Amino acid sequence: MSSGSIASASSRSNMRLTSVVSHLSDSKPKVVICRDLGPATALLMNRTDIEVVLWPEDRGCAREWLLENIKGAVGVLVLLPDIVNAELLEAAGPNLRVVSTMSVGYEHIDLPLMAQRKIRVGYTPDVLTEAVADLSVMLALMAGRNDGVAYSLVKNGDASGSWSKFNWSPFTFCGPQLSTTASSPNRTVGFLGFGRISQATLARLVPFGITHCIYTGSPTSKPETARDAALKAKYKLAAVERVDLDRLARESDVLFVLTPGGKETYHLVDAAFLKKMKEMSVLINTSRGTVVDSDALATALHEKWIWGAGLDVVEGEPRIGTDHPLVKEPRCVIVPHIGSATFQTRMDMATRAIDNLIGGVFGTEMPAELDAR
Ligand SMILES: O=CC(=O)O
Repeated sequence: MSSGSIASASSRSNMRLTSVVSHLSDSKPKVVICRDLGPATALLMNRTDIEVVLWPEDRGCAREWLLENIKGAVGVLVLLPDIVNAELLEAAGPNLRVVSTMSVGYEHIDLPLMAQRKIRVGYTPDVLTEAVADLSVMLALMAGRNDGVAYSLVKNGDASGSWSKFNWSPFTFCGPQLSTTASSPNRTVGFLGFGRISQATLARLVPFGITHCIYTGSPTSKPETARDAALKAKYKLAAVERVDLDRLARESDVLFVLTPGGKETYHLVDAAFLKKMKEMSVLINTSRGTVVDSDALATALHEKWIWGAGLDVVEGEPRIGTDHPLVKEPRCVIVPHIGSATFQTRMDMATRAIDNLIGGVFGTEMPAELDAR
């Protein structure tokens, strides 16, 4: 960030409105970056062909700052909490050519509006697939093996201040095993949505002895029978089969929710769906909180319709307090939307988002451009 200089963007005193600005000039295209991108920031600040206005913190860009600084910008790099709507486009004015989001999800961007205004949109698929698949498996293991209860006992202790009361009680803390055993040789994993992350998750589960893979696809997509036959042969599975929601709920031992959010998938996992699931099943959501009805899931856990849940995403996040019904459920393991949070993946996402931004600003190819139509 050596070439950057600090400039005060506003004299308003009740909030921090100081930006880092590089290469001030009227003739260069201005881009606004809604987070300090850590080591990746240098990729922007060292460029001499753009003017960069940077929110200088690695968290929450203030809306007021964004609305003020986006005036005249050609490009903007946003993250999931930064809503890209008519208000923002209005503030930006007619120069805005590209919105680049450092995320695979894009619910925060009004795509029809982008198409209408001919603003290109970049996102970051692929580069986070492996990290999210890792976390999906982690949550499946944690939720099945009672990690919420077990870990908090170690952290907080029982009445004796230790976990001595539970010293080798044979069935305390037991849960359903993810891997197959000689006495339990079949395991069905289900995927709500069977895109890149689901397939990467399946690959990780094969060494656990998984025998059956079932999944649902979007109603408008064609069944991919050749791909499924290839996966079945590659992983030596008894089945890789596209099924309806009813079978997905009834047959999955572990169910991974890995589908985009939005109107089409809102509350697909509701009370009726959860009631059909096996009592020993585990539900994992590493995609979007809105796909799962939180109240219904809390009831399902409380009334033991299912065994447990592992969530990286929750409806209404990040405002999930300790009094949230899901947080209070002992068999619900929740982490705060950290699916892609590894150094390697976040650096790859930042680099991809910057490359998309630059492509959009100069009218060249963007490595991952959304078809906003
Ligand atoms: O959820 C994370 C993302 O959309 O990148």
